[in-house]
Amino acid sequence: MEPVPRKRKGAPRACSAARSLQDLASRKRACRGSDPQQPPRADAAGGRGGPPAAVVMTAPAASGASGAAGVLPGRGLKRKVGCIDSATRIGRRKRLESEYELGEEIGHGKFGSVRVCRAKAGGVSRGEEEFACKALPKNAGETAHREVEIMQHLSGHPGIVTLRSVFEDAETFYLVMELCRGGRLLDEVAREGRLSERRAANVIRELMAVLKYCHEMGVVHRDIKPDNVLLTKAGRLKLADFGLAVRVADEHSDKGQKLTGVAGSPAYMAPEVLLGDYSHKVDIWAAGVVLHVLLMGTLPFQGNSVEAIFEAIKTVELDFNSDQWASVSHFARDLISKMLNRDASSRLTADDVLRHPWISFYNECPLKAEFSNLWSTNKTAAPMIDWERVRSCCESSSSECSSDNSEEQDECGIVDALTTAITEVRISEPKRRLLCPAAGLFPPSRNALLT
Ligand SMILES: Nc1ncnc2c1ncn2[C@@H]1O[C@H](COP(=O)(O)OP(=O)(O)OP(=O)(O)O)[C@@H](O)[C@H]1O
Repeated sequence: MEPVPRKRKGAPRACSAARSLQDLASRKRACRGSDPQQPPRADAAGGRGGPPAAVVMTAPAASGASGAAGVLPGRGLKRKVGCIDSATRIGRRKRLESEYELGEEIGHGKFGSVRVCRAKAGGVSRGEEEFACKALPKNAGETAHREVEIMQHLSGHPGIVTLRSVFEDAETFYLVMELCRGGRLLDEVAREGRLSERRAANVIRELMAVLKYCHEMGVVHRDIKPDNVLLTKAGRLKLADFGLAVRVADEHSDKGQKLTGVAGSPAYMAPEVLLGDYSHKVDIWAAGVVLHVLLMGTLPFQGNSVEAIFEAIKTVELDFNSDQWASVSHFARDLISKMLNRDASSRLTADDVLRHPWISFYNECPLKAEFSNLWSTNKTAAPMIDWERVRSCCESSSSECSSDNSEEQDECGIVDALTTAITEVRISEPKRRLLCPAAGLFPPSRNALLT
């Protein structure tokens, strides 16, 4: 993965203390003259002398009830975004129309539609022809402002959808973004039912690399789910939809700052979110739910109402020794259990997940070629891998690591073996009423996946 530009520690103080969207407007003037490439710093809210703030911005509640800081509809983005990154262009809608041609709708979310947009000849396209244009109504509250500001803050990471330009008219903001042609991870799971362990491990590794970056940059996404993980044509992951993301006071968000306010998608919410006192670790929990969905094809915590889902999140103990887990390797189960640890302080960090042997094995372990032979002769081989040997291999570069099969197989061989291994794995028909407990909880495509 390409090195990611890190924010400098010594960013001007005036740009650093964005506590609320209201503050951003007044701070904009102070930011003039500072480095335009420098994103606002996620530093202690209020600056040195300011009051300690639990959270930079408060998200709307999951129910849709607003916990959001009030942003007057119709206010201009330029006035609200503060120290805007000059890499993101801002303009009026007529400039959008002169530079881009809006095409077919490719997605629709809570707040607006997403359409393909094509750069017109002579426009600023940086060599690319097609983009995604997300229209966000200004009456969606602070969502648009937050999304733009955070996307700019994180801009530059290959695992994050790049924001190119922002345009506006009286009612709407238009976000022109990099187009992800591979659809959503949700669609892949809907097609495949369950993913192979190798594919799931690669998805989780890429997701963790992005989350590690977000957390180091002081951003908690708060809405990690397969709907918000987009894919490029080549199948690489891009994290999208920062509408519920928040910036925390400390760049290293595990150093104590707590978030408040219930936010997220019910089935992916961590137990501590329900208690209203949480941290960046909620993203790891949600990614654990995603991993469960990838490997089992079902959600781990289900119920026929939002309250029942919340109850399951708080109380249901997953039985990793039951028959339904037989085709899943012990180490995959181990990782899920550690990501879904209800004790947030003991839950793995993104870095811990990246170092877990199950992830390392599929990424870089020299033993994988040897085990791919096993896969080619055994249909459900993942649980039969000598995972203790893999662990020794991953944790040290000991002799355990020397593979019996010195000839490294090419990627295709491994993929073929895994494909063979998973073809016989079938998921039982999930009960729609359990997985889709309440109308409107999931988008239609999600219901399609789960029926
Ligand atoms: N950059 C992109 N490239 C391709 N498709 C995209 C892109 N951004 C969004 N989409 C599509 O549009 C859909 C809605 O986008 P997004 O999730 O950002 O909107 P939202 O209104 O915030 O949705 P949600 O209801 O999930 O909060 C996505 O699920 C995806 O299918």
